Amino acid sequence: MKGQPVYKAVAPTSLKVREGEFVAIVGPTGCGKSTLLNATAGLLKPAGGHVTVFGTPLSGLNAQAGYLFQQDALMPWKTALDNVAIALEIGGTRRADALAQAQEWMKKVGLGRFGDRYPHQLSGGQRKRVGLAQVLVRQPKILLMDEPFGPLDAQTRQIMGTLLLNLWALDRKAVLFVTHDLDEAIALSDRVVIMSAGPEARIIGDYPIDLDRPRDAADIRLDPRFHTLHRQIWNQLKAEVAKTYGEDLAP
Ligand SMILES: Nc1ncnc2c1ncn2[C@@H]1O[C@H](COP(=O)(O)OP(=O)(O)OP(=O)(O)O)[C@@H](O)[C@H]1O
Repeated sequence: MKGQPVYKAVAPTSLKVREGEFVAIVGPTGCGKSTLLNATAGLLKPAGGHVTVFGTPLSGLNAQAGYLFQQDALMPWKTALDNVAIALEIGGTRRADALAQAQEWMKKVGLGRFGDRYPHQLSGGQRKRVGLAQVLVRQPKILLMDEPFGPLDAQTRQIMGTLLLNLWALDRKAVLFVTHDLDEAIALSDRVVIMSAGPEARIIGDYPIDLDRPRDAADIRLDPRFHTLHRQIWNQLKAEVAKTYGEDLAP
């Protein structure tokens, strides 16, 4: 609107995710994590700068990417199996093929016997599994995830984290995973990227996570190296979190 100052969520910044790499973005609330992810998905056109996907500048939606949001995106009037199959059918796959592939993915997410259930007959964790199958059935080369396990309880989040890691290990897509849970970021990723408090947020930290794989997203948190990494990254992150809440959390 005329006269209103322009709000710049993200300042000029640069982030490169390599093929097969699992990168988590962590930062205080409102810093611009989703903004960065939405620009990568092609859902948001950046006011400046650009997104390059496998060397090609992105215009329009990122067709190489599958996107998993915090909110359920399941259609309540369709069964779990149909919710997965529809992701292929809208791309032109014949229904019989789509159903067969959907059933394979339902098995991979541990819901092989739940295909005929409707979303309201599934738990939050089961609905997330269906959502994951719905995204992965299209075999995207890139996975963009925005607080995907946010609404789940702590144990289910960790179980979903391990499931995600196991599925990711099958073909190692490039993953960009937004979370404000530093434990989750370290448990899952190859790299944790820290954003500063907004406005004009920037990437201020980039930490390689040298924990062994395969990992269990729960057990890895007991590893002494996990604690060392956590301390190191939290030292930087806590100052940004404190800025967001306008108080100094440092002792
Ligand atoms: N459409 C919009 N119009 C104006 N401001 C917006 C819009 N979308 C986001 N913002 C602002 O941009 C900033 C970054 O928002 P964004 O959702 O990217 O942050 P985030 O780090 O993902 O937050 P959270 O962790 O709370 O989900 C916020 O201050 C938000 O209020």
